[in-house]
Amino acid sequence: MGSSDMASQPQSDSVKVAVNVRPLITPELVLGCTDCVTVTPGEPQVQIGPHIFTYDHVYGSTGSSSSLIFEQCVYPLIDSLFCGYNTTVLAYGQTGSGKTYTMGTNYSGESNCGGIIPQVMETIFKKADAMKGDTEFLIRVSFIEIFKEEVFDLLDDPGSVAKAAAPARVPIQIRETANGSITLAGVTEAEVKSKEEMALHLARGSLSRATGSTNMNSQSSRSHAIFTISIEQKRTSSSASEKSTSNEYDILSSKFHLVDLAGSERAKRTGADGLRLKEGYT
Ligand SMILES: Nc1ncnc2c1ncn2[C@@H]1O[C@H](COP(=O)(O)OP(=O)(O)OP(=O)(O)O)[C@@H](O)[C@H]1O
Repeated sequence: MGSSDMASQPQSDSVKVAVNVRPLITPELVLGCTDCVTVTPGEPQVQIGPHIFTYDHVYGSTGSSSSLIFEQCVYPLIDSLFCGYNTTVLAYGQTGSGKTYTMGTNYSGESNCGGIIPQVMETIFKKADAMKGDTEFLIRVSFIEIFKEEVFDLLDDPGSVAKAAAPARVPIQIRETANGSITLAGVTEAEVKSKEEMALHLARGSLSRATGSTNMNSQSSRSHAIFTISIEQKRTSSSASEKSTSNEYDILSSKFHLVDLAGSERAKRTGADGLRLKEGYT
């Protein structure tokens, strides 16, 4: 898992890499699998056979508790977001390693709210509520997937239509604007006023995501999914006089990208062939 805060912070702080070692799951225990990763006690380090790798953090197994991922890696990024910095958390790993579980991209309601995205949503609205005395917020979400090099809008799914009967999805065009920034033409940017509203979009988009089965994960995500929370903050008139004397902003805009990458797998192990294999290379 990687996180970045690309702003004016010291370079050494701008990208952090954490590993989350998931426990063996039932199908693996049934097959008699054993852990192949050991965590060096007291160090953010893992060992696989003769190879040793050191990261910023190691969670799970005998490392730090996975419940600390949000507090230690993600919470500080939300502080940066409210200060106007763009920030990204992305999960990378082979199929079945726990990216979707860790990010919470398979969100389906309150029963599985331990993932990073549900906790981000909760924290953003708590912070916005605490600041609303002197700041107006405009919060929007978009949810896209990149599937075989095409971008699709996960919030633009004809939800009530059965998948088989639904018309083929039309990919979104990637365009460059006159000032050189990259935009996704026509992507849904839904305005949300509460955590619950944002959660509905996450759950709806998660259902539309492309999944398929590999030997390593029966519900494997075959696409990269990017859930983006955009925040605009505007100081209200009551604080305008303070603003004029303190060099403050009129409108502060920032984005939080939460990325659940498709499995970076070795084809031989996953049993992916034909279509699944092609998906694995995108
Ligand atoms: N920390 C964890 N604790 C318990 N179970 C976990 C954990 N992480 C993942 N799992 C379980 O492992 C299985 C695979 O996880 P998940 O679908 O998140 O993998 P993935 O890396 O997203 O795979 P893919 O790239 O194929 O989509 C799921 O059944 C999930 O519930």
